[in-house]
Amino acid sequence: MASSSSSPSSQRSNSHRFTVGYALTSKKTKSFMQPKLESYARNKGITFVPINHNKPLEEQGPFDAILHKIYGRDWREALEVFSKRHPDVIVLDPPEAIQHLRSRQSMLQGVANLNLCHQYGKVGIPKQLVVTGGSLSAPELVTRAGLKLPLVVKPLLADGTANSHALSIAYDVPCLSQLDPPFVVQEFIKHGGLLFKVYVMGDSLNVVRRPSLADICVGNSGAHGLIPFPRVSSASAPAEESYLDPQTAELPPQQLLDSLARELRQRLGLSLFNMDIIRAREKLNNYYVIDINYFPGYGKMPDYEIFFTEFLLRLSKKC
Ligand SMILES: Nc1ncnc2c1ncn2[C@@H]1O[C@H](COP(=O)(O)OP(=O)(O)OP(=O)(O)O)[C@@H](O)[C@H]1O
Ligand SMILES: O=P(O)(O)O[C@H]1[C@H](OP(=O)(O)O)[C@@H](OP(=O)(O)O)[C@@H](O)[C@@H](O)[C@@H]1OP(=O)(O)O
Ligand SMILES: [Mg+2]
Ligand SMILES: [Mg+2]
Repeated sequence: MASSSSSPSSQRSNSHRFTVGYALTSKKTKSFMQPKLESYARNKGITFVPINHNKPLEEQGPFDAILHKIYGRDWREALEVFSKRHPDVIVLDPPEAIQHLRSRQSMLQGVANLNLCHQYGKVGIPKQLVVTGGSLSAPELVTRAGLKLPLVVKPLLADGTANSHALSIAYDVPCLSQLDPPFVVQEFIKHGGLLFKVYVMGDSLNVVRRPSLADICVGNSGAHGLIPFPRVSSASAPAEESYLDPQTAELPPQQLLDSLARELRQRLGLSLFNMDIIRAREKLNNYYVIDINYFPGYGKMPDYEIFFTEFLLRLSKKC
């Protein structure tokens, strides 16, 4: 790897080791940088080194790759400047690519454009619109677009804050005027209360089942207005322990997921992300991507230390 200046960060690290600097939130450091990852990777010649994001990157290193998930403009700009000076250092992933996932509108655009229709199934996104607070109110916009109730309401920004995960179900249209824009309004897809988390690490894929929102029918439940709901799909409640509907619980066909992940990696310019996918109960051939997350909770994935180390080894061989 060529170096473009003589500062520590640009000197090539020891030729037979691959050094990965990491700049992660403390929550992410705890869940991801587990001793089993560090020791497995070390045995394969990979060293992880923490980056202090309050100090100039140029004074740290040298690095072969930088792994990061920190929100904020200062960090993004520092990394962009660093990357221009040191194009040989692999950045996982480039800040401008991650930006696509910060808006719940742009994050799903690649899936919508792809319009994947395979012999194994179709992949799309739920019908949705963005309310930005312009001259038309949310109820007017939803009525004009003909979105069907119930609706899932999500903050537009997916920036890792608690608020970005504060979602609600709208059982009627007028209640939408209570919310502060910007937000996304999405049709609720009945999917048997189960979703698939597809973890992507470069060209490897891992799929797990997670519990999801139970199927909702407007009218039958007696619910009305806006009802917030908690993070139902977190790993603390594995789907395996709850009742699984055999039709919607079957894992999506591997070929379909492979095509989808390969295309999205290219279109998004990302290597590290996961997708939440649901299968429509009323049209079993139809799969919907409802969420894409940058650098998700890999630490919860069985054998993640092996998959991640292999991913880094493949990268190191490409250098
Ligand atoms: N269109 C939809 N139809 C049915 N259920 C949905 C829909 N959108 C979201 N859900 C349910 O709401 C949950 C949270 O939605 P989403 O994944 O978009 O939020 P998030 O806060 O970004 O989640 P994460 O914690 O994965 O980042 C999903 O896991 C799923 O159970
Ligand atoms: O904290 P967890 O391990 O659950 O990981 C979650 C991760 O939080 P973290 O990045 O702070 O770790 C979330 O990131 P932000 O949207 O909040 O940025 C998002 O990617 C979730 O989808 C992940 O859950 P998973 O999809 O893997 O179940
Ligand atoms: Mg999600
Ligand atoms: Mg998300």
